[in-house]
Formats: sequence, structure tokens, C-alpha cells
Amino acid sequence: MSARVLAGPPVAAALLADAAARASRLPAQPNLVIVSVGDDPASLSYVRGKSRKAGEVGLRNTVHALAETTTQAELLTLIDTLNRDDDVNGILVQLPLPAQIAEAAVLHAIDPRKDVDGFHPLNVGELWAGRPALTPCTPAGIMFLLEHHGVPVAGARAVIVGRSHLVGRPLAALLLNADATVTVAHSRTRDLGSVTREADILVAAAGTPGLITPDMVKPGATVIDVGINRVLKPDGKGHLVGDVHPDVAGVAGALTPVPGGVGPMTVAQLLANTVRAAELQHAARADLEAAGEFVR
Ligand SMILES: Nc1nc2c(c(=O)[nH]1)N[C@@H](CN(C=O)c1ccc(C(=O)N[C@@H](CCC(=O)O)C(=O)O)cc1)CN2
Repeated sequence: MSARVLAGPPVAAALLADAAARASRLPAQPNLVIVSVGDDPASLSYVRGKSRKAGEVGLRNTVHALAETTTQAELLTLIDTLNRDDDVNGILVQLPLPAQIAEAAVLHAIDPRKDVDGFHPLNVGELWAGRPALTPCTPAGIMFLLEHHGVPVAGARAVIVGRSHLVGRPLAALLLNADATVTVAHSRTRDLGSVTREADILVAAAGTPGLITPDMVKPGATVIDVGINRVLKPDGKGHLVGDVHPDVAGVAGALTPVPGGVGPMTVAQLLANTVRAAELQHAARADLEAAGEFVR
């Protein structure tokens, strides 16, 4: 028997349709600013994809493509300008950044109300406290995908392989907030297979091609593959493969493909977060106006 395929694009389309409908009810089109630094081809391609999709759902957006040699001070100056601009609802800095720029300094500088990536410590703290927050896009997209496909989360044993700030850690908080019993495994976990075999929901986010093999999966489990690994196959061509070995399809109950699984959810969730940020900013302004406060 082969696992049910949890395809991303139709679910991403549903999320985008909802974001577009909510955006159309706002007094102004939400405005997203995307900042990239350097020439990494994959990053530039993700940025183009985000900008294109934003336009498709009716969001205003601007891309600042900065040179590889950009200094941290220059990037922080740009972020300060964007923070102060009331017409900007969302700010995203594409990762990774070149070595001369400290990622934490940049992510901490973004106004948490415009932090559509959900990486600012204030948003991270709210998420772990179980309160509403702007939430990192890949983990939030995975939760939407699970819900859309009717995968039960409450009471499920969830195992995440990978403890990154982009995926593993925030996804652990989201699954915990949704009443799953969560284990985070990583490169130092002993006997990884004995841990992963416990999982009703297994998330592979380690960045290691084919790490999860059929013997590591409980029969019938839902397996979410977050890996995006570019490898050279024997045919001499470059291919995109996940962290989950293809033979896992014979054991799992449901499986996300790579490509076409979690990746499209990341972009859709970014645009949903941008609309959410705009909604919250408009509501805060309306509250101030109702209280007779001066609003710029
Ligand atoms: N500031 C951020 N930087 C990065 C994030 C992020 O969420 N915020 N995530 C990743 C990259 N990423 C978005 O930025 C991203 C990765 C993959 C996809 C995607 O649609 N993948 C496709 C395959 C695309 C291909 O052929 O390369 C798929 O899986 O089907 C979208 C966005 C790191 N940086």
C-alpha cells in the first residue's frame, strides 16, 4: 500500500484565497517589503516567488535586492526606515544572510508588529506562551496542511527531527499549543529510529537527504518532509530531494512530497501573515482614533 499524498499546492491555494478575501476588506491593500542580501540563486528564486504570489493575491510589494557586500549598519538603517513607514505592513529579510551580518541583530531590529516571518523574540515568546502571534511561515503552513487534510493533532505523538529556529522549534510550540505530545530530536539524539517510530506525526526537518528510512516510521504515520536538498543523481542531473527516503511511502499512512508539499505552504503562509499584520495594524489605529488620540 502506498501513502496518501498530502499535496501542498491545492491547500496553499485555499490559504491564499482566504488571505485575498481578507485583504479586500481592509481600507488599503496590505504592503509587504522583502529584503534580500547577496546573490544566492535559491534565495533570489524564493524572493521572486514571494513577490509574484503577493501580486497575484492583490498585495502591494517591493523587493530590495541588496549587494553581497552590504554592511550590517546599512541593512539596519533600511529596516529602521521601513519600521517608521506607516504604509509598510510587513517586512521580511530573506535568510540566510552573508557572514558579515549578524542574523539575530537584524531579526531583532524588525518592528514585531511588521515581523511577518515571526522571528522577532517577542513573537517567539508569545508563541511559546500559547498566545496569538505572527508565526514562522513553514511551521504555520504545516499546521494548516495537517488541519486541511484532517490529520488529528490533539493527543497525537509528534516527533520533529531538527531544532532550527525556522522550523523545528516553532513547530514544536505550535504542535504543543494544539495539544500534541511533542518530542524534538536532533543530530545528537541517540538511537533516532527508536524515537521516530513512536510518532503518529513525524516531521523531518534536518536537511539530510533520505535521513528517514522505512524502518524508522510507524506503519500508518503521517510524515511531513521539510527537506529541500539539491543533489546530483546518477543521471548527472541536479534533483530536489527531501529528508525522507522514497520507500517510506510504503509504510506511512500519509506523506508530503518534495517538491510540491511543504514549500508552497511557506509562501502562502507569508502572505496570510502579511494580511494578519495589516489587519492588526488597522485595528490598533482605529482604536487610537476612537479614543481621540492623534494618529499620523
Ligand atoms: N526569511 C525567511 N528566509 C527563509 C525562509 C523563511 O521562511 N523566511 N524559508 C526558507 C526558504 N523559503 C522561503 O523563504 C522557501 C523554500 C522553499 C519553497 C518552495 O516552494 N519549494 C518548492 C521547490 C522549489 C525549488 O524547486 O527550489 C517545493 O518544495 O515544492 C518556498 C520558500 C529559507 N529562508
